Amino acid sequence: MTNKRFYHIGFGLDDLGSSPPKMALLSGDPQRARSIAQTHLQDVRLLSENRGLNSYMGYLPNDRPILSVTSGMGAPSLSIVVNELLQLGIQQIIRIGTCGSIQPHIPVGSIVISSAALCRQGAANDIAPVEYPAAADPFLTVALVKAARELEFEHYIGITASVDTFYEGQERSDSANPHLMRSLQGITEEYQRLNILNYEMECGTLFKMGGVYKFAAAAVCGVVAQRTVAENIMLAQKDIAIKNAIITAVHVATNFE
Ligand SMILES: O=P(O)(O)O[C@H]1O[C@H](CO)[C@@H](O)[C@H]1O
Ligand SMILES: O=c1cc[nH]c(=O)[nH]1
Repeated sequence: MTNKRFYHIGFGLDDLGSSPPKMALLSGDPQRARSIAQTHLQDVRLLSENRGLNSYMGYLPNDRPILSVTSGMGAPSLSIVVNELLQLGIQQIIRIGTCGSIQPHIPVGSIVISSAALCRQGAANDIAPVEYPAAADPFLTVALVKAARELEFEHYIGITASVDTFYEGQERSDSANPHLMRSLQGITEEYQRLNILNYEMECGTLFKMGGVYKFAAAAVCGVVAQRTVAENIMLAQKDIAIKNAIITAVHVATNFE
């Protein structure tokens, strides 16, 4: 039988060996996917570098096989990658992302574990009705919370706003677009009042796909911007936020039953 290499992710079942992984760690950034593999996994193999969607296979300290894969930025790209991963037998996906906090008590450098998402994402509407819940898998999410607690990382649990644009959708004025539509003016304050914790661009679609495709989806994101203070990314604290999100997810991947 010939190995079916999936068109976008660029690898197939034959590339995963005799005991294929059931879990994938999914990063928006290909560098993050590589760094997770190189820093936290053993016997790492590069599976593919197609379209910037770098994918790696390796083993956790307990010898469990796992993938570290790139989703790319935004829900359309993530939806393609997740669809192809599911066709390869993946059953659990933890998104390891970055986000912007919209609550004053959530600082840059901390991590947010999403219990659910307000999903303002076009791609998700091709998968399920707009009213379909974007809920994280409860077991994987509780495992992330327990891990963050054990590791003594500053962490917050709650609802994430997943939107399609980094600038307009997250109400940024430091942008090439001189006209922010009226419908988006004040949206951040509205979300603050609705107890939404943070902005990012993939969780909502990932969670809805989990419900429809029947796999466990969860997310932990490092806070790299504090939108109650400034619009920009705080580069000085970015690395620690991402490092703690990665360590939390790897801890869960290693210990999850
Ligand atoms: O760091 P990643 O995982 O890409 O996540 C966040 O960063 C990107 C925007 O800067 C979006 O993809 C957003 O969701
Ligand atoms: O503010 C931010 C930071 C990271 N990713 C986002 O989508 N928004």
